[in-house]
Amino acid sequence: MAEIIDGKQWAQQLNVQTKAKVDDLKARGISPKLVVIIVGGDEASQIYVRNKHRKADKIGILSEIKRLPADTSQEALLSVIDGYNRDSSIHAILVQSPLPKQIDEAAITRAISPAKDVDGFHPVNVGKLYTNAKLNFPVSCTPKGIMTLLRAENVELTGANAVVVGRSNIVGRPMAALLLNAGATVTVVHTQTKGMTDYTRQADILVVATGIAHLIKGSDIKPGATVIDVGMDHDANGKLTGDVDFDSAFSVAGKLTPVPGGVGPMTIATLMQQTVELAKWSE
Ligand SMILES: Nc1nc2c(c(=O)[nH]1)N[C@@H](CN(C=O)c1ccc(C(=O)N[C@@H](CCC(=O)O)C(=O)O)cc1)CN2
Ligand SMILES: [Mg+2]
Repeated sequence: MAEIIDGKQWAQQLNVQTKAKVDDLKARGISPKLVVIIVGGDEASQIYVRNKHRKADKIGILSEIKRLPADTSQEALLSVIDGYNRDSSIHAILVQSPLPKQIDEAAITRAISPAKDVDGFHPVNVGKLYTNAKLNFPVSCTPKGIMTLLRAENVELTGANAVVVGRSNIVGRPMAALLLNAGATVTVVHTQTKGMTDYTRQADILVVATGIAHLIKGSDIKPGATVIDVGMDHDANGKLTGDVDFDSAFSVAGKLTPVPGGVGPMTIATLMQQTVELAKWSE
């Protein structure tokens, strides 16, 4: 039976460390500040943004939510970002995803100053990640938080067979780079992969980020593997569930993250951690 990785508890621990860093910076006259921009936004996005704001407040990070109407033009959003890029009191800028159809997400990503890109999505930061640069730079919060979880749980990374299911810019691609940089042998599988489960069954570390509820079953998992479920799906009853079929995975995996209470809390805690890092690096 798998050991459940308690993301909530590890996130709480990270938040305590982040709060101490905030107190240090404040004592030196720096108040870390995050701005979250939301354009229109579904109910879920509104909740995530509110949660980020509350968590920042608790840790002592200044945070501002900029709410823009759903019909905001790309030019208007670019102009708002430009204002925050120039404002030296702001250290971290995040544009909540998804954005309305009239806005090109990639153009928005490129408009945020790489030094304030708390999501780590800017091509300059992605380039640093993929070249394993020995520099300070932000990394996408969900995969960075997963690395924190793996290390906290003492999961062996060097030489491990890691399989990432999904190739998104937010999770799959940066996750693969982080695992590779840590010394794992990394395979990325996706919707066009032939015989996907031939790969997943070889994985010592399996990270699943597809948005397809219960795609991965216990029979797709190597006995004893560490399984990280990034899914935030809804079952037939509308209940939040993961990309991994928890019940069948539980009897095969060595370690397993639940949904909710696994990766999600670590994403928010990592966002806080990285806001403080950006403030520190800006000194
Ligand atoms: N600009 C960004 N947009 C989005 C990101 C992102 O990293 N940057 N990620 C997701 C949404 N997201 C953060 O923005 C996020 C969603 C959910 C959670 C979370 O804590 N989930 C809880 C469960 C919550 C519930 O009950 O509904 C959990 O897993 O325990 C954290 C972050 C898309 N957009
Ligand atoms: Mg979770």
